[in-house]
Amino acid sequence: MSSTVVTGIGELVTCDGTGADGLGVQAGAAVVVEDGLVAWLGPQAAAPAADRRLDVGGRAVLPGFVDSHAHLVFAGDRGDEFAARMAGTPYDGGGIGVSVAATRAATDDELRALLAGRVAEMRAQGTTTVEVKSGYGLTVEDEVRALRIARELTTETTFLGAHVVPAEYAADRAAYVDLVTGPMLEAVTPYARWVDVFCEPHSAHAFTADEARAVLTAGRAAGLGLRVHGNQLGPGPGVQLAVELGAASVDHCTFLSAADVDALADAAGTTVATLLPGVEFSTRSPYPDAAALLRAGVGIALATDCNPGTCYSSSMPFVIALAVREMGLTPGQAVYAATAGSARSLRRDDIGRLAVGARADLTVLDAPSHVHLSYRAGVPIARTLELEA
Ligand SMILES: N=CN[C@@H](CCC(=O)O)C(=O)O
Ligand SMILES: [Zn+2]
Repeated sequence: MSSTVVTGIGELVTCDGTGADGLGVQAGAAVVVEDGLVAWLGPQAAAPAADRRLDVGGRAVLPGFVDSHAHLVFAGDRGDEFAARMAGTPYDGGGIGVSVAATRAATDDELRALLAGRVAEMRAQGTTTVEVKSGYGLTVEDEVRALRIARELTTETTFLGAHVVPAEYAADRAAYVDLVTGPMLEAVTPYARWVDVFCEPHSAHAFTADEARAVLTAGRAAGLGLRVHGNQLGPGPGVQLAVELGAASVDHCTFLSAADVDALADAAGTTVATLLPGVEFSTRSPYPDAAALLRAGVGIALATDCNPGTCYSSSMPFVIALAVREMGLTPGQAVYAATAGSARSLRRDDIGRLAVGARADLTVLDAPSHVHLSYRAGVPIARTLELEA
């Protein structure tokens, strides 16, 4: 067993729920790490001895970002779709079929390399936990393959067979829902922790409330936790369905009614509203009012939604900066939502905060304060602190 004491921390952000914005900021603190866990934290002058010392030279240290919504197992490129969107073509989910075709055509090793590259890109920007969805296979074999490969890199794997109705089932949607809730679900269950569905009445490719309910209840019966893509392209039933079924998270929440906000506030502690401002950026959509959600008592998280269609960014610092500039959060609220909030959406308390016994997932900033994540937008100041000798 070897230990490291991290010293010279300009600002230690623990996200322990205390102090301004719940950030639990400590000045002059040190952290002792043993076997990947926080063994001690407190004033540097009182730090116990350790095998190694790592001085971070006055930089800010915070819990690693938790990216609780990402679609990273895909091949192909949709840059043209992005360019067309910037010229006025609205997003409707139809481009997902392009990624499905490219992903099906890729070999296991190609997909594995693409995934590894994207996870490494995230880690280099301070993300230490990432959730990875399937959803570009949409056959039993291709969905199993995506989740099997994702499981090699993360335990937070999500079955998204109900991403869109694939072209070959366009004339018989019910048959596809039967496949997703039957043989496909059974085959992917060993590799998935969560089930998700794109519940969206404003896309002909996505799923209705009744279809989504069938997918989620089947997933729950198979032992999976529930996540929902909801209220992305317009007002819709996703939020209410997520709350009704006790989902851990409903993601996007771009278009919320007052009743949706009330339902989310009542469900705080069970259902987190995961906001994905990179999607609003990349689809020219209005940003939801995150500050109003907090005032209403809604539990919120921030994530990238890194995917080839609506947001091909792997950057949690970018998301934090957008949440501050465009969604009304303070820099501290945004950091909390990107760490402790996202951990909550994954029902994890061993990540997203720094406390004795939690995972020692540390992110360090080339800056003295967490405020610089949004103040210095676009500058690569965040990175995972590698503690291995
Ligand atoms: N909206 C559904 N799924 C993704 C986009 C997937 C794609 O366009 O490839 C999202 O979260 O935005
Ligand atoms: Zn998504």
